[in-house]
Amino acid sequence: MTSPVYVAIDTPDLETARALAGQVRDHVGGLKLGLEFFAANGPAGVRELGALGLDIFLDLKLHDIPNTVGKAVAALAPLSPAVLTVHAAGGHAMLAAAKAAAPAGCKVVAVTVLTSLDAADLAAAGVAGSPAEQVRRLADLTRNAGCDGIVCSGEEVAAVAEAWPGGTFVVPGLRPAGADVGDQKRVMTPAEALGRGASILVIGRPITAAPDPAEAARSIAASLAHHSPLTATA
Ligand SMILES: O=c1ccn([C@@H]2O[C@H](COP(=O)(O)O)[C@@H](O)[C@H]2O)c(=O)[nH]1
Repeated sequence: MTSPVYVAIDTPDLETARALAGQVRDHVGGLKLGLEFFAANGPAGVRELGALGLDIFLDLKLHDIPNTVGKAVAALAPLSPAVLTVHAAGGHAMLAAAKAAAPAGCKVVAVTVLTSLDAADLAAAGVAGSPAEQVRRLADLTRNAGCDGIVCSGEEVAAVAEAWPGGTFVVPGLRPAGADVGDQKRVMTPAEALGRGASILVIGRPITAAPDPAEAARSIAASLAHHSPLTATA
């Protein structure tokens, strides 16, 4: 079975990225390339890492008017990403434009509430309700626009997965027990998130900043063995 773990290769340096990917490739299902990597290396860098043969998750979190996002997705299509992110807050038309422009086989998933935010951050931004309520609202919007799934924290994934059979649920903000949470606020262990219904587990620093990234990735993979969605209790 393919691993649900996508390692977040968050570095601007192509050689570092290539080395990290090579170290962990036997223990993960794909590589997540985000703004830091893409800003420094662009499409050529994505192609270089794509040549390693792992699925590419392009986490560019597109958020603009529908015409601009649709054209940006079309421009990214030749990179054949397996997963591409947009922001759900861009609205129905923007989400629909992104999905319409995506290549066949590419899942378009929408970021709901960033895992670095908590209830106080939402209130400060003028968003009424809890993160869970906002995630549910944006998940409904995303589903109605025809996209494939959402990005949320482990705290919300069970409720959203129950309401959206067949959806793709990407969960970042994952930390093995006792690990430094850094700038993340809504965190959970990878095994618990998987048990609650996550489809894709995004894990960065717990692997990439570990003294031995391969061993960190192997250990996380082992922690998931008894926590598949079929065997775990929510
Ligand atoms: O809500 C979100 C959406 C995306 N991310 C991305 O996931 C990784 C997490 O990295 P860690 O080092 O494991 O914290 C990172 O690339 C973020 O851009 C997220 O954290 N939360």
